Amino acid sequence: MAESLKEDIDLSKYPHINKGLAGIVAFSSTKSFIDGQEGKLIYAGYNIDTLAENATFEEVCFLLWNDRLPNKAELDELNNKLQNNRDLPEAVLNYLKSTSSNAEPMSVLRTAVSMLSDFHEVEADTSKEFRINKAISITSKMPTIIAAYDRIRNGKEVVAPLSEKNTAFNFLYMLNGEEPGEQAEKTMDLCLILHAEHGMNASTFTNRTICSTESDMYSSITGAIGALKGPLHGGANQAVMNMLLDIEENDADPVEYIKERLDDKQKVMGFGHRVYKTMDPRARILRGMSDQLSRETGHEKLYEWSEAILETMKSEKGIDPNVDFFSATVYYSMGISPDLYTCIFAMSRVSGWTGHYIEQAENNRLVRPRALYVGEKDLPWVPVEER
Ligand SMILES: CC(=O)SCCNC(=O)CCNC(=O)[C@H](O)C(C)(C)COP(=O)(O)OP(=O)(O)OC[C@H]1O[C@@H](n2cnc3c(N)ncnc32)[C@H](O)[C@@H]1OP(=O)(O)O
Ligand SMILES: O=C([O-])CC(=O)C(=O)O
Repeated sequence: MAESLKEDIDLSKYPHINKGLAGIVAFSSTKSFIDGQEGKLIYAGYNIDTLAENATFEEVCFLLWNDRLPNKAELDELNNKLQNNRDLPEAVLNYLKSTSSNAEPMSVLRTAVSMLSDFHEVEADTSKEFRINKAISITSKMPTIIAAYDRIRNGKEVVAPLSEKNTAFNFLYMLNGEEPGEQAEKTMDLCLILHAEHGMNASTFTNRTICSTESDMYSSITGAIGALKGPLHGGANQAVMNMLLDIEENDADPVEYIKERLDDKQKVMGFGHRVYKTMDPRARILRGMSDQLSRETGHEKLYEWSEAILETMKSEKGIDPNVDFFSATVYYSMGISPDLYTCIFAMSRVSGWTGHYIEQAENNRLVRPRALYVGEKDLPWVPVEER
């Protein structure tokens, strides 16, 4: 018998369970490195600060799919492919038109991405090129889905994607129906870079688990979108904005508001992290962006409250903000509806998810952990009339 088939654990002697898989290393990966003590994040060798200062989102996509930066010809080719894969199948557009205007955009995105699989070749080809082309196709179409749904629910004409310009420009153009200015494009591009990849977070783990059954990339991304939607993960950015708007609406004092929440044993969204024990380096960058944009758009009050909340969380709980805290006010300053924030996160993270999918598929083993059974055993059967 093969060694791998013999290995098992004696669950009766198992000393503890790792609730939430905390501290468990399940995969090796070249995609990113996080130093939670120092607050450092690296994508495939490059520090997040270096990428934020120099890269485009498209270069980051190439990096996450190939573990190296592209040369000029390779970047041109990738841009070309991304630009020419943005159109949605008619059936997906019809779905977006048929869905309720009260639907959650993340749910709509999840369903639409799942539908895309009906219009792509089956998984016969296991080459890296085939998988990267599929990743390009999904990455190109997600912004179109999000912008089209937002316009449809607001009773506006859908704006067809451009077959030129980068992802950030095209997304804002489709969303608003007009070309974005240079600053808006740069801000969106930077947000896409900052959200692209983050190790074995819950949605990436979900994506790799689905991939490990040899299921297709659409299934993996659909599952990952579902995992990202939750407020303990990507959904926190929307929750942060709702909290700030709640403070505004109720004319509340932000410090008292937070203290009351903590007294109530409630979590404050946008704070805390499984890995970072200091400020998330992405939050550091987004904090500066939030400061600048809030001032420029007359929302400085929201930024000042964010700072007051940050200080309160630090002094009361010793907990720092994560990526979702300041991204909320950045998107708000850009005039984007709060319920699209997590969709924008997904539109970026799809690059990391697909990078991990390819990595998992190339060195696969079924993900199948164990659970410690704590229920009863060998109960006698009682007929239904006697229960
Ligand atoms: C992109 C992302 O996914 S980033 C994370 C986005 N999520 C959020 O912002 C939601 C708010 N934060 C949280 O719920 C958590 O910090 C998580 C889910 C991110 C991490 O969870 P875990 O690693 O399981 O930490 P856990 O929830 O056990 O927290 C440890 C302690 O800090 C407290 N804590 C952690 N985060 C917060 C918070 N945001 N507000 C208040 N208290 C908090 C917990 O109550 C717990 O306290 P206790 O030991 O007294 O019970
Ligand atoms: O790493 C995590 O658990 C969550 C996170 O910050 C991310 O996915 O960007």
